[in-house]
Amino acid sequence: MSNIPLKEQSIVLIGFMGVGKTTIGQAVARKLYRDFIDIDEEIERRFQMPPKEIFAKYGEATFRQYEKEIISEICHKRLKVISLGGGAFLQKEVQDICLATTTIFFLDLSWNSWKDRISLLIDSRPVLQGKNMEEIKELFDDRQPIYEQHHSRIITDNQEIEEIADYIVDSLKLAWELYAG
Ligand SMILES: Nc1ncnc2c1ncn2[C@@H]1O[C@H](COP(=O)(O)OP(=O)(O)O)[C@@H](O)[C@H]1O
Ligand SMILES: O=C(O)C1=C[C@@H](OP(=O)(O)O)[C@@H](O)[C@H](O)C1
Ligand SMILES: [Mg+2]
Repeated sequence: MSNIPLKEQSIVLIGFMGVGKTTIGQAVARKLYRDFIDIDEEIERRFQMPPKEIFAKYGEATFRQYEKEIISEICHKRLKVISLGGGAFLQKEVQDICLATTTIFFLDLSWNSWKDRISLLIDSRPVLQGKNMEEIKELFDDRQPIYEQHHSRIITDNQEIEEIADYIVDSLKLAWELYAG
């Protein structure tokens, strides 16, 4: 249980790459009048290099180290909306720190809907590069259990970005009302 009052805890969005964490996080932050932090953008800002280049030049382990350090620092901040990268929850320390300090929403999208988005993602996501559809499906299936560590799940199939953001805001307002104090 967090020491931070529920209403002040930062909101964290998790889920497989491409489910909409970055886009929906921005919309939720706008609706709640909170600052938005995207961990990939924060890594890029601090290291002056996009994730794809960090993967290529220094390897995935270096990226995961940066990712863990930055999340550990940022999750302690109050009143933010934070979108993680899809692989961040592979690290147990990241899961533990987010569960202990924030309110976590899992954006759940079915494989059937996800695969139609592949063209939007393939160039910018290093983890997808060089994989065929079968291998990507395997990665998708393998990753699902890590997202089971959450406070709330949202099925996002056939939902518009604004609808999903509104749903998150409404469920937060209900929780804040029910568990005020
Ligand atoms: N609910 C949605 N409906 C349609 N397209 C979406 C939806 N959510 C995200 N997208 C699109 O999918 C792509 C990946 O979204 P992004 O927010 O970068 O995902 P993530 O941060 O989870 O990797 C973007 O082009 C975005 O516009
Ligand atoms: O799933 C992953 O391993 C990754 C997801 C990406 O973020 P998004 O989930 O926002 O695409 C980014 O952190 C990096 O390319 C690695
Ligand atoms: Mg993102």
